[in-house]
Amino acid sequence: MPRARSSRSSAPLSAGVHNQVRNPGMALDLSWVLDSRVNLSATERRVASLPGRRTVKKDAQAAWLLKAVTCIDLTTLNGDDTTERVKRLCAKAISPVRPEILDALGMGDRIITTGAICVYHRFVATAVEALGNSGIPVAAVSTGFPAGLSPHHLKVKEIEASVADGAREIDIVITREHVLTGNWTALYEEMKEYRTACGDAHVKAILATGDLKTLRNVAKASLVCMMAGADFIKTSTGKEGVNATLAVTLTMLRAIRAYEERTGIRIGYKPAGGISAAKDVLNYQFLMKEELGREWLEPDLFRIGASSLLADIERQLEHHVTGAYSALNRHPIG
Ligand SMILES: O=C[C@H](O)COP(=O)(O)O
Repeated sequence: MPRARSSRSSAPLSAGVHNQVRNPGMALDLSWVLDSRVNLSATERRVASLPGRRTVKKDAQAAWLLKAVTCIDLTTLNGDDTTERVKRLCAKAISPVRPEILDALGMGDRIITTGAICVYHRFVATAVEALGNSGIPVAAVSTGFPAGLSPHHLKVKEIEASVADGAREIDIVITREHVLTGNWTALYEEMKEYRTACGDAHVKAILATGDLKTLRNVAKASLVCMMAGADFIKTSTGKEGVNATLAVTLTMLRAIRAYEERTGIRIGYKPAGGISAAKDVLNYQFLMKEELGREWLEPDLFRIGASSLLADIERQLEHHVTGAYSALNRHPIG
C-alpha cells in the first residue's frame, strides 16, 4: 500500500467505481456447485492467525484506512430513516474525512469520497439529487430487503423502480429457502431475473450468510449467484443474527477466485453488517489482498457495507495526526 504522506495528486480516490467488465454469467454448472467443499477447521485456523500475523502502523495504517473509506457503501437502512438524514449522509459521503485531517495527512489536494450511498428504494431519488455530480453511485437495497419474502413479481418491480429513480447499484437479497433446500436451479433463475431487471445497474447478491447454516452452503450460493450474473457477492443485510465474519469472507473470496480462474471474470466482494471498528476493517483488507491480490482493494471490486464504520476510521485518522482521541459525537454521521 502507498504511504499516506507519499503521494500528492488531484486524482480522485473513489467516485470512479464501475471500471470492471460486467459479469455476463454462464450456464448453471450443477456439478461444479455440488462438488464445492469447505474445510472448516482449515478455514478457522487461517482466519484466526490473521489479526496477529498482519499489522500496519502509523502512516501505512492511515493509508489503508483512507483506502477503506473509498470502499465504504455508507449505509442507512432503518425504519426511522428520513429525507433529512439521507441528505446528511450524502454530504458525509462527498466529504467523508474532515479537511484538516486530510491536510495533516498530506492528502488535502485529493478528492476522497465513499464508494457509494446505500439506502432503501424510498430514498434513492433524494440521494441521487443530494449527490449531484459527485460521481458517487446510489445503491438501493431491493427484492423485499431484508427477508426477501415479498412476491417475486413485486421484487422485480422494486428493482425496476429503483433503477428508474437513478440507482446505479442494486443490492438484492436471495431467497434463503432455495439454499436451505438445495434448490440451486431456483436460486439461479431468480438471480438471473434480478440481473436482467437491473439493466445497466450493477447487481450485488446478498447471501444472508448468517441464515445459510454451513460454509459449504455459502460456497455453493456464491457460485450459483456468480453463474447467474452477480457483479458482487455480499455477505449480509446487517439484520441477521450473525453478519459478516472472516470465515465467511475467506469462503466467498475462494469462490470468487475459482470463478475468475474458470471464466476470467472478476467479481466484487462486499462484507456487510457489524463492521464498525477501524481495526476490524484492516483484517478484511489484508484477507482481500492475500487471497485475491491488490486489484481487489479498489472500490470497483471491494465494498464494505457499514453504517457506523466511517466514524471510527475518521476518529483513528484524527488520532494519528493529533495524538488525541476525540469523542465519537464529533463524528456524528457514518
Ligand atoms: O449493508 C449494510 C449493512 O446493513 C450495514 O450494517 P451495519 O449497520 O451493522 O453497519
